[in-house]
Amino acid sequence: MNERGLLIVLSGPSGVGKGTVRKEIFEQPDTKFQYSISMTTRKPREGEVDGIDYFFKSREEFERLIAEGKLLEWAEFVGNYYGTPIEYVEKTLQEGKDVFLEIEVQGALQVRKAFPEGLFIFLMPPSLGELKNRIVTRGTESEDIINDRMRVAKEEIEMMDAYDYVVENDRIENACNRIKAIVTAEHCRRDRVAIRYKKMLEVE
Ligand SMILES: Nc1nc2c(ncn2[C@@H]2O[C@H](COP(=O)(O)OP(=O)(O)O)[C@@H](O)[C@H]2O)c(=O)[nH]1
Ligand SMILES: Nc1ncnc2c1ncn2[C@@H]1O[C@H](COP(=O)(O)OP(=O)(O)O)[C@@H](O)[C@H]1O
Repeated sequence: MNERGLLIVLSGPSGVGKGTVRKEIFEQPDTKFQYSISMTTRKPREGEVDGIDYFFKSREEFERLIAEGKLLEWAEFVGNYYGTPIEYVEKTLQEGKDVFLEIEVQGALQVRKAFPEGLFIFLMPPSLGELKNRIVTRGTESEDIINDRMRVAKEEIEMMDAYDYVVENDRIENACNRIKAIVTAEHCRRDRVAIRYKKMLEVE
């Protein structure tokens, strides 16, 4: 039987670069994690595709999924619901594959309760000034929403102690390399390699 995969949770304040770093990690051919596509009631941005970037849902549909227990976690973030479908996560971990979630902080704290053995990584901006620059440069939000997101971001940064690792997103490439190195190290720490070598020694 396969050993269960590792649940990897990347979180951090809005605008820090979670989506950018996640996309870069998944573009690298050696990445073996499975990305869990979230559900949201947010309207698609230009270029976003249903079933690839998110599963886009109405508020009614989303509330029904919550009531039916179909979400591992969910949160309301700046006026919209976001959530992780539980079935895909369970099935994929069961197959022995690592699942990667990219979610905001309230949701990550819920996942921590359900999966205390998960690997929780907090992506940190080099500074609050740089965080605001990134949100403004992205140009997807109005000024009111940017101010809301900055206010939420400060509260979110206070939660970083609840994570296993804090990774600075100074350069995208550095952040990706750090995350992949952490996952590799965690697999070793969790004895997979040790067990394999023990078995090898038993055979010899
Ligand atoms: N709790 C939770 N948060 C999510 C989920 N999917 C995405 N998010 C987070 O929701 C926040 C807003 O996402 P989005 O509207 O796509 O904007 P952006 O990531 O800031 O560009 C981000 O912090 C995402 O990481 C999810 O399934 N659950
Ligand atoms: N390391 C980085 N250096 C400079 N800009 C970055 C970096 N990482 C992300 N960005 C930019 O910051 C903005 C916010 O990134 P995004 O991935 O949408 O953040 P999040 O998903 O955390 O809300 C985007 O315009 C993105 O191109």
